[in-house]
Amino acid sequence: MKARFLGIPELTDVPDVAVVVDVMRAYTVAAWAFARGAERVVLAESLDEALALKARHPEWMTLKDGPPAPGFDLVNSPALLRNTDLSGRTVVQKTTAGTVGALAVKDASLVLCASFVVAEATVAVLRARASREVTFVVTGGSGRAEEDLACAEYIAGRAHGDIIDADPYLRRAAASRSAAELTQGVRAGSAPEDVSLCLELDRFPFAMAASVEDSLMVLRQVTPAGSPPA
Ligand SMILES: O=C(O)[C@H](CS(=O)(=O)O)OP(=O)(O)O
Ligand SMILES: [Mg+2]
Repeated sequence: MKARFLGIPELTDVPDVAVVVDVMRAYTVAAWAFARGAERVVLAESLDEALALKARHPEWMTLKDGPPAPGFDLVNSPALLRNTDLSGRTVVQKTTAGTVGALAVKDASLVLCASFVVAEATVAVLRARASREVTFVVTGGSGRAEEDLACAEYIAGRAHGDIIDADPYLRRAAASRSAAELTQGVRAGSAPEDVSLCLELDRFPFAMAASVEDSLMVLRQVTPAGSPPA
C-alpha cells in the first residue's frame, strides 16, 4: 500500500481511498458521539448549513468548534461530550479542520475519518480494502499538524502490516501545538481532559466512514469485519 500525506490545500485530485485525520479534536469527538449512541454524524459545509439543518430537524444535535453559540447544542470537546446521551440522534458537526477535510474528498470511493481512538479499526478496514494507494488528509495546520501527521503515519504503517510501537507517535501528538493550546485552555469550548482523551489509542472498536447521502456528507460507524458503505 502506497501512502501519501497531504494537507487540505494540497488536494488536487479525487483520491480513491482517503483517510481524513483529525486527532484534536473533530474525529475524537465524532467517535465519542457514536459511543454515546449517535446514529450518524452529518458533516456540515458551514455554520449556516448546520443552523438550517437544525431549523428543519429540531431534534438533531448541532455541534461546532470554538465557544458555545446560539443554535448549537454541543461544543467540539470529547470531555464535554462524553456524558451526553446521544442515543438514536443525528449530530451535525462543523469544525475548522476535520469536517472541512472530509468534505474536500467527498467524491472518493471510500472516505474514512480517523483519530487515535479508532486507529486499529481504521487499519482493519484499510487492510480489507487492500487498496494500492491511500491518501491521508492531514487536516490540521495545512498538513503540518504534528498530532494528525503522527496518527496518519501510525495508521499507514499498521495498514502496511508493520508492527509498530505506538508510544513515539502518541508522544509526538502529546507534544503538538494543538495539545499545548488545549492544555493551556487557549481554545474555547475545551476541557482539561481533552488531550488525554484524544490520545487514548484504540479506545473504540469501530471505524468511521463518510459518504454522500441525499446531498449531505454523512459519517457512520463501520465495524472492521463488515463492509464499509460503497
Ligand atoms: O476544535 C478544535 O480543536 C479545532 C478548532 S481550532 O483548531 O481550535 O480552530 O477544530 P478541529 O476541526 O477539530 O481540528
Ligand atoms: Mg484538529
